[in-house]
Amino acid sequence: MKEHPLSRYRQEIDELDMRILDLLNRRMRLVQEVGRIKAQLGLDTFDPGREEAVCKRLVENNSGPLSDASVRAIYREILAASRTLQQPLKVAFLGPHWTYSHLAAISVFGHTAHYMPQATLVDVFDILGKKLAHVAVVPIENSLEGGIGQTMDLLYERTVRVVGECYLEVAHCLCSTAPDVKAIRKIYAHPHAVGQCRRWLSENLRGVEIFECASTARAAQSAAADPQSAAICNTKAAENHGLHIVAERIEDHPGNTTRFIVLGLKDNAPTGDDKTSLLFAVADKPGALYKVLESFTHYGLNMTRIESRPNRVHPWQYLFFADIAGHEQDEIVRAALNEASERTTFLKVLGSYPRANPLNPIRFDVERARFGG
Ligand SMILES: C=C(O[C@@H]1C=C(C(=O)O)C=C[C@H]1O)C(=O)O
Repeated sequence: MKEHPLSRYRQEIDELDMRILDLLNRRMRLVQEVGRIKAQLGLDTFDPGREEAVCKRLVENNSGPLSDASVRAIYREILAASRTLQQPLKVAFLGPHWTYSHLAAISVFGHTAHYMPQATLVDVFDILGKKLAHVAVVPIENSLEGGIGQTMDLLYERTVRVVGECYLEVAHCLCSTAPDVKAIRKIYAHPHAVGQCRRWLSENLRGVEIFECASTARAAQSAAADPQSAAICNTKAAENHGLHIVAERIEDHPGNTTRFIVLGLKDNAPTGDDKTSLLFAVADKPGALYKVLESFTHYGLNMTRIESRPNRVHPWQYLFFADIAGHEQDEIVRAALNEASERTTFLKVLGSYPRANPLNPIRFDVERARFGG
């Protein structure tokens, strides 16, 4: 009988998979050894600097055809499996499951972390502060709406470290149990989502009543219980609440992206391509802000963000949130921060962490495989 043209390739693929599995298990046995030594030395299981070094080395040596993004996605899950063998990493986020914060957390920590959805952002900071979670993932700014005020206030008030960042494309869908858009009499949505889909809603569902929800995942939950309604949510929330997608990508601006930060309690080692987040206040006198910015220009440090926020304790005074290139331990960053601290009335370094690329955000709707969809 003639051999099927695929069978030769499939046989070789099967053999390679057995070898990959064997290699992965050999890696995991070493990881378990590392875990035992870390426990003896009282060290944390999670070492983001080492993880970034592992991924960076692989990407730098990747000769294809695997894309660098795929190498990172595969290793995200391998690293998650490694950590789970040592001690499952507890990750807090603003819940319930399948909010955009949850998707951002999965994109950083993989599927096998222990996810801990919290009812409010204050709860997320509290659970981390009480060391009941190892890390937390919170939104910090959106490309259309700007800074997330509550996160900024909590960064000022609490003692946490920023240990990572990620950019996630926020692509909304209209999801329902109803057969099509004509059957929809009610919309459940988070107010930000409504703001981002205003044009589509006025063209397609004009006059339909909108009920505000605390999150896009809650909107999906409500729509699941009401057959004449729809939710604005992501595809994972829809899938997990038994909704189907009536319309995809209904946001008014393609490229709507939210930047999330990872919070922890310990500092990161430098990786060579880091960012440092800080917040400061200046005296009420001419040139005070200019003088602080000059400290960074003076050392040639790129400032990727600066945003002001009212000081809630002292009305009509402002806090400035800034991100600069480099790591707190870099000599040049240290020198710039020293100079800046002499020109501020208050300066708090929030943390240094590997830089993510805002122009290449995580796209969960086109890369559903990454999220197991
Ligand atoms: C195995 C280790 O622990 C964790 C898992 C890692 C891995 O699988 O390579 C890397 C860093 C740590 O988050 C380690 O520190 O080397």
